[in-house]
Amino acid sequence: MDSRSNKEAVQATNDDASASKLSCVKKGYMKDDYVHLFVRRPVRRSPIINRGYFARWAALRKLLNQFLDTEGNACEKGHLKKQILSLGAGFDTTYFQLQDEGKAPHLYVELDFKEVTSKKATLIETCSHLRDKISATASISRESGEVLSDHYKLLPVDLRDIPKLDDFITLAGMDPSLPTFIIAECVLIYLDPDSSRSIVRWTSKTFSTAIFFLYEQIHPDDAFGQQMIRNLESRGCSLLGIHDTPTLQAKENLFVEQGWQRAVAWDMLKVYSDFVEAQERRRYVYICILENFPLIDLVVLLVILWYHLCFSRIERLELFDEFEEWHMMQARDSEGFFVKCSLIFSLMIRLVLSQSSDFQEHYCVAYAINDALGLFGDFGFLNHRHQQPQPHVMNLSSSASP
Ligand SMILES: C[S@@+](CC[C@H](N)C(=O)[O-])C[C@H]1O[C@@H](n2cnc3c(N)ncnc32)[C@H](O)[C@@H]1O
Repeated sequence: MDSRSNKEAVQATNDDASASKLSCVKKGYMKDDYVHLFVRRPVRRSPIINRGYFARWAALRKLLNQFLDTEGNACEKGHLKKQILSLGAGFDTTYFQLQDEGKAPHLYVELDFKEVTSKKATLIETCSHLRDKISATASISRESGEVLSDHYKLLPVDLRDIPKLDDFITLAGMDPSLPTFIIAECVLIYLDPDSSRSIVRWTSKTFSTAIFFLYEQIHPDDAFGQQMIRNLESRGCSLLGIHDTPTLQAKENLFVEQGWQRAVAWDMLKVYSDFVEAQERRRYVYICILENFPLIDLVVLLVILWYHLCFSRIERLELFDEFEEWHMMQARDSEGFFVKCSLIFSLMIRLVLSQSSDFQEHYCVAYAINDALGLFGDFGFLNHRHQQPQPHVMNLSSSASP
């Protein structure tokens, strides 16, 4: 690795990611019944971090669902086999979640450093919750960091070793002609630009009908970006690739220059406001308000509003003896009450959301498309046919405690 980056520190970013996902799950922002199995020391993340993970999760799941729901021509309906390849998968649990949702693809392959896959293989072997989700005949090796089952494979590889990638996808039983969804969440940005470009080129050459989903940082040059980079550098995991692709345009160019047919990149502010479902955003805002404003604040607020509504009217009522006037005042008061309520509410929401806009502007989702089979004409941010990232229950009780 580059002297500004060391392997252990980059691998440790995986523990951070799992802890952050668990923080989000415990607050009720998203559902993941498995991530707690991968976190030794749960932590409570700030609302800003929670929002980042929530938006990232919602965007990935929505695009992934579009891919999984894509159908070929009439005779392939329901029979089109699909595969997912997760680069630098860490302790991600998407495979297990898709299993629960009955949406798991024909093949799900995860690659990471051996140190990471060994830990994941050990957890899969020892934890029945995880073990039950892969076939009974699976072969699991903690030493070599491998899980080989019918529909799920976990393999150890340094992604920069391109010739090995070919061997590993053969070992995993991937069919390069099948529709393939490639995930790289906060992975390529830790690699030197030549390695990232080689990986992007290799995926494009290998998979002719594929989506590449990328989530990572942008804008290293403003004050927030510089601080973000310093924080990571001080931990020994520099964002080696960020100056090579610092903007949305540069992320799109990366894909097109390395052979992908087309690419689109949006920052997370836009993804959140224009792509994440309104219903998901509302759910987010409710939980976020509860998280940002302790219950006591809300109770005080309600008491003030209640006082305003009841007492102020009764006091003033004594001044009136005309019944009609009382009705008019009641109408005015209730209007005023609702106006005030919605003003206070919208101020709270603005306060909550404005806190995290800097953060959201420094992350992006980019996707690239190769469409040899002509399946992905509708795919992407502008496809509004998919309403829900996934079915799940709003868990307000769990949002009360981390
Ligand atoms: C920030 S974590 C993200 C994990 C996962 N993608 C997620 O979003 O939860 C980065 C992961 O990339 C892996 N990684 C980084 N460089 C790698 C390389 N050269 N080869 C294999 N894995 C790598 C790390 O080990 C780590 O698990």
